[in-house]
Amino acid sequence: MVLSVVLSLPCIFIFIFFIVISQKRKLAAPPGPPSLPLIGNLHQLHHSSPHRSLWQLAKRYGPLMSLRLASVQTLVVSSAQVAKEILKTHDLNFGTRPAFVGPRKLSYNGLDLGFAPYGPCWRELKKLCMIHLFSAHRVQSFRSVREDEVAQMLRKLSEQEASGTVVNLTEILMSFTSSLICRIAFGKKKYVDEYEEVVEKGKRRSRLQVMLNEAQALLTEFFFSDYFPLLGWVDWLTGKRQRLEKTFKELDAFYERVILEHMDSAMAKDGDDEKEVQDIIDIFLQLLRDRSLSFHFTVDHIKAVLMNIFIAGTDPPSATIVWAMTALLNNGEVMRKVQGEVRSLFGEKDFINEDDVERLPYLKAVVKETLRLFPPSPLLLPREAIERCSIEGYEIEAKTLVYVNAWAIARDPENWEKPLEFCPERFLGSEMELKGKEFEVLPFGSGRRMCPAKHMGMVNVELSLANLLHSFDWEVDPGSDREDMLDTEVKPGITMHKKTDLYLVPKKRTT
Ligand code: HEM
Repeated sequence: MVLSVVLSLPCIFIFIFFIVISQKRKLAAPPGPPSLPLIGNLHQLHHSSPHRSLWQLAKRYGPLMSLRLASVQTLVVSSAQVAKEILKTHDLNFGTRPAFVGPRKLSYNGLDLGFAPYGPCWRELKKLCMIHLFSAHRVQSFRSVREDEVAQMLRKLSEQEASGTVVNLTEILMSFTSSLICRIAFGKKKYVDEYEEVVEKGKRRSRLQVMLNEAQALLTEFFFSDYFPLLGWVDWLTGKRQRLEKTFKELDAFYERVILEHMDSAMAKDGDDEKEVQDIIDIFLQLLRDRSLSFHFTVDHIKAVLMNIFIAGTDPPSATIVWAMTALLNNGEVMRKVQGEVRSLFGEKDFINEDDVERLPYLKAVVKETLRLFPPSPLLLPREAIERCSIEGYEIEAKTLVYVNAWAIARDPENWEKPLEFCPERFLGSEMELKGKEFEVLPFGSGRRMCPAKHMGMVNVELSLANLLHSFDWEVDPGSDREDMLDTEVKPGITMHKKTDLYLVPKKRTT
């Protein structure tokens, strides 16, 4: 007995030695605020501006901060240097998205581009979309549609100006971007009009727009199933899951109808009468017929990507133009300068086209500065760690949820002089093209999951802003509170929209 104890002692010592060593080697988690039982740090996130509360916390706990959102371990990145680590050095490991209930349902269980998990199917779909939907050539093919929609918006504004009406520019821009996307995606605007419904006497609204607003809200809605898996039933009790199912069914029926109509008209034409501008459904249906694709591309993939295109294609561009107009009205000197540029070059013209925009460096700098201070996705889209890894000497567990606070990084005094000032001059003559290479300003994200439609988004914003500034002088509605009108409070949602709609008085240009 004594002998066996003596013989086993070295083994016990070796075992303890290895445990101590491995404990020592285990790196610490990044610092973060203390959390409460069950809810963790959920109470510390502001409902409409989580990017602001996270920035306040990061000032105390650093640019790589741990939080616990109920059961979900979360990492928040708030400096350009750490963003580079996550989005470049470790991009592959952080290239997936969390499977939250809302996005999962609306993306047909991850068959889309924006919310799908990283993997071979996502890679193939991304390749296909980059070639067929978002290439410079394809964006150029939609030029006539874009210019026509901007011209229609200007006509509407001129009519309202002539009748002396105050315009809700936020609403006009939302309707402009959704009509534009409708034409790009389906070839026609008729779907917006057909889906109109009467809200009250004399007032109509687009049912399609309501469905999309609801889908947008559901993508960021708080579901108990995501944070308290055992309490998933509460989402049914509160009616949120039913809301999600209803919106999904309604959108699905809409996509189904549009796809079938495209299939019918393609058959009627027998394929030999090519459309002047192929819309996105035409392109997808052609790909569906093409059996040479390296993955099983289905109608559900088309519907899932349509959801991405609709939500990402309408909200971020319209929000950006509203923020640009707000910033310009708050900075009279910049407004004078940018209008001076547009009008001195093209004063005699009625319309600024896309070639003209290329000759407007100050306008382009205004758009970049707007995206620096008001990125439509202040926390980008959430990512998730695929495997355990170490960042800046800290241990990050697999499945950790990751938010990159692009809003805070672009206001960091370490990177920017007078960061809170709206100063487009900082982009004049600079090489910064917002392509995800400069980590101090990331409105389109960076790395594998960067926005694939940056070019399309920028062209929409620059063209419409140039024309709004060229055709009209703008004043705040005298009947509204100027401070409210020009404040920078935000609405909750996946896109950072200005809280109060922008009510302005347009005056036809006289100079
Ligand atoms: C001003 C315009 C726009 C801005 C500021 C913007 C910004 C962003 C951002 C920040 C992301 C997340 C990137 C990341 O996680 O690193 C994103 C993703 C995405 N955007 Fe955009 N976007 C714009 C316009 C558009 C347009 C017009 C479309 C399509 C018609 C579009 C389609 C997408 C898609 C599909 C994704 C998901 C990419 C993926 O997960 O792989 N975006 N966008």
